[in-house]
Amino acid sequence: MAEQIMAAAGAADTIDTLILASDRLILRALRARDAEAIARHVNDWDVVRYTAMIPFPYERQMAVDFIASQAASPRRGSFNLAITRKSDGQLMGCIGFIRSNDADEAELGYWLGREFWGQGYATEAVRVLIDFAFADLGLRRILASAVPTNKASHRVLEKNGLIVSGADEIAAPARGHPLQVILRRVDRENWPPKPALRIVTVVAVALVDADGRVLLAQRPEGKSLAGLWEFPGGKVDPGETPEAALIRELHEELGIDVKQSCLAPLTFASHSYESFHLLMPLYVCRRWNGQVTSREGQKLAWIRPPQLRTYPMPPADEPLIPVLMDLL
Ligand SMILES: Nc1nc2c([nH]c(=O)n2[C@H]2C[C@H](O)[C@@H](COP(=O)(O)OP(=O)(O)OP(=O)(O)O)O2)c(=O)[nH]1
Repeated sequence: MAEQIMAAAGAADTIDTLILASDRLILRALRARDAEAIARHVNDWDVVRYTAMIPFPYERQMAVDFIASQAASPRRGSFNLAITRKSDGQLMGCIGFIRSNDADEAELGYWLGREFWGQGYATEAVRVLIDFAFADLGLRRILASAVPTNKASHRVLEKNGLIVSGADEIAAPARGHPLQVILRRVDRENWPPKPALRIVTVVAVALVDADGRVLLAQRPEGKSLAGLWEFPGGKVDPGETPEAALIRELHEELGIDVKQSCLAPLTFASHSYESFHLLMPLYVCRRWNGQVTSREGQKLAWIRPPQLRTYPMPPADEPLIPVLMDLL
């Protein structure tokens, strides 16, 4: 989503002139006439049950007081903005910061009316407000907390890169008892959050011959990581077990037949490449049927363990080598 902050220069000084816009939302200052909509959305147990400070039942006068209590400048004190929908201007919820004494950090809080759940509005609003906090307010860290059962909120925070930093018990005057919460935070250095990498499962094997040599295959020209030496194997297809995938790959690539009982799990690689995260179990196999042959034109080499380090391998494989050498 290509959210774009469109705060005019200097707008961050006065809450009344602050307007933050994203693809579908406009975050703006609360006005006296928002009291009706706020009271209507908030007077809903499912909206307030996980919050510490919003009373229930919720009356119109509470909304009036809430609107009047906002800081005059987002640079000082705590404030909330209305989350409104660009297409029709409807107020859908509120989002804001509680500022502690530490001027460098703020605690994020938000709610969204029930009819607006499940459409990614909260995620979008959190993204815009944190962008503003880091870029314009000069904050260094945003904190947030949510009870463990508030899964929707954890997803929203997670998607915005707020990582779990601990747990705590917080005072919740509006609930009449303290709440156990999971704490989350994001630091300016880690903003904007990187999109989660897709996990690709690849299965590989160290084939060990009677002389204790290990088979490596060279990745051919035209493929990613071309020229590097790897353990034979390949991607696990959807619905396939790792063992079945390995048996299939060894047959296709090397013309050998392997029984599942001859595949011993050794270790695994977990490595982030640019566009995916590789999860690769490595098996050891000492028995197979047939002659190892290069069926796909790849160069093959039987390597004695001391020479393993002299063959350039993909970065994911580096931590596997000492484990394999220990075994051999
Ligand atoms: N078989 C195997 N793959 C490895 C090893 N180390 C490592 O990073 N890989 C990576 C390279 C590939 O991105 C992926 C294996 O994919 P693949 O061999 O089934 O398919 P491919 O070459 O067509 O993959 P690609 O062109 O899409 O990258 O795992 C290894 O030791 N053995």
